[in-house]
Amino acid sequence: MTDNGVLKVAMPKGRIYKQASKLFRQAGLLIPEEFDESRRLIIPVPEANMEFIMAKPVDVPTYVEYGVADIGIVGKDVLMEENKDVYELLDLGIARCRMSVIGLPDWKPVINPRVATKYASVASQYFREQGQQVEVIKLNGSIELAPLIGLADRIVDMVETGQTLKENGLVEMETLFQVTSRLIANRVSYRLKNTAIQELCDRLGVAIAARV
Ligand SMILES: Nc1ncnc2c1ncn2[C@@H]1O[C@H](COP(=O)(O)OP(=O)(O)OP(=O)(O)O)[C@@H](O)[C@H]1O
Ligand SMILES: O=P(O)(O)OC[C@H]1O[C@H](OP(=O)(O)OP(=O)(O)O)[C@H](O)[C@@H]1O
Repeated sequence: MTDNGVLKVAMPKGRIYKQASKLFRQAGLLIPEEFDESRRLIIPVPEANMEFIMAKPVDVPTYVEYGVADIGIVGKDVLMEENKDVYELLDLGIARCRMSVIGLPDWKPVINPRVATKYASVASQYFREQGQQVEVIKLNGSIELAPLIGLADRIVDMVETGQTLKENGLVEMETLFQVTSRLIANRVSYRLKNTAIQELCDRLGVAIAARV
């Protein structure tokens, strides 16, 4: 199957898209604005010899590992959790937040505490390294509910402004790591489409440097 050298980019829908598309535009890659509100899942950008695959954020590393996308944009949180065999090329510095342990202010240590999170693998590894035995409960959203309704003692989740914690009477206890979005590449694509990928990295690098 030939793709005429088109660079296939797995682009996350949702909160990263807005910032990523802005960065691409600042790098001179003109994604037509009509696509910002579109429901189309495959968006050709022939002027840039690219095609955007509009993906659920958590699926981006899978598309890139399998090579159906040459490159992709994904949060460091998802990259750590999914642990796929891909290259991490560039820190885009967008969608900045942090991964933290969160609980109620009157939290007290208990034996075999329950920890709710979307990031079961990251959380398990973290508490293992801390020498703490915990039961990890995997949830898919509204993680802050868990300590409020007695499902878990603590949670591991993303904090940006702290608004969600404040409104729900929760406190941040420890930070695991800072999160920004990354540009990742398929290992084979990185070799076969190196010139195009390198050129994109250079352009994005200039745009990132110009922002700070
Ligand atoms: N509050 C936040 N502020 C900034 N960046 C965030 C925040 N929450 C998450 N992120 C980053 O944005 C990425 C995508 O988050 P987003 O909420 O769009 O996707 P999602 O959690 O998979 O949601 P959905 O299931 O609705 O698609 C996360 O993986 C993380 O890197
Ligand atoms: O510190 P803040 O600025 O309040 O941001 C943090 C919130 O943002 C994310 O939730 P999201 O909106 O993605 O919803 P979700 O709970 O369904 O994942 C994250 O899971 C926190 O709940």
